[in-house]
Amino acid sequence: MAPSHLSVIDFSSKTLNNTSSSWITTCNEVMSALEEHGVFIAMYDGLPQELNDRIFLASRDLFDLPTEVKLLNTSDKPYHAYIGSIPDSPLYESLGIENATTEEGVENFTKLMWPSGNENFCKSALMFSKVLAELEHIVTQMIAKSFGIEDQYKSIIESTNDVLRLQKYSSPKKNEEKTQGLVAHRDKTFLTVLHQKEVKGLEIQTKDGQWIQVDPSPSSFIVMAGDACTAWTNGRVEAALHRVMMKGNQERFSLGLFSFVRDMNSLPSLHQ
Ligand SMILES: O=C(O)CCC(=O)C(=O)O
Ligand SMILES: [Fe+2]
Repeated sequence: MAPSHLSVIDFSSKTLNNTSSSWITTCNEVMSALEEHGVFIAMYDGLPQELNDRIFLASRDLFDLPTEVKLLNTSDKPYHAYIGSIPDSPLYESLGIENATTEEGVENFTKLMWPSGNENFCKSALMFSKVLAELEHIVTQMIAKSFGIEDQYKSIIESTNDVLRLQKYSSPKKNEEKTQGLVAHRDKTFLTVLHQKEVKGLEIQTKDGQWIQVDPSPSSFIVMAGDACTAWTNGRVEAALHRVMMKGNQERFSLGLFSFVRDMNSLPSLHQ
């Protein structure tokens, strides 16, 4: 039976040198965690506390905008734009910033939401996306190494588009039992890197059917494989089934970098 806990993997700067033996050890840990659960918790010291605080304050400002402004966040691709008032997850609301690791991507979004500008939001969102992308790229490099194609990991990154999603869950009514914040699903991404602030809610299903709650902390990030990773690895890495359950009278904010594959044919092929 699968162990009913998620792997916690150290990504502090000391493991980031890809010639060190700890890098190889981390590579193996990443691959076995992804094969076991499709997800792991990365302990990563790349996000300064000040930026952590700033990005969550900035996302509060964003959700405080009138709905008609948030509805301007549109896209022709699913999961890239504003989502709100969905019948099976009424507490959930989210917006998406395409090309979130580029100045242009974040500036375009900021101008749409605040035509007279919001430098604090713009800077925080860009810096935050870059931190998450750095972690995502290290994990991608490790996956590529495990498949013997480390020299091609950049072409995986170039085949994806990073969308920063900002997510808010309103508090359920007081004294209620756990209420669904977001319906159980697998992401369509190659990888998703999530970061939650203080309020718990994210749950991941293990292969033995148990739901495990993931506790938030400023230095922990949830790295999840999505459907595109399952397709690319021919099922070797299964995307993690996850959901959000809310309890109590606190609202919840979470942020995620979602790497969507532009064209599956542009990913390097695996000869397993
Ligand atoms: O809010 C979270 O922690 C998870 C969000 C999520 O799973 C999603 O937007 O796909
Ligand atoms: Fe998700």
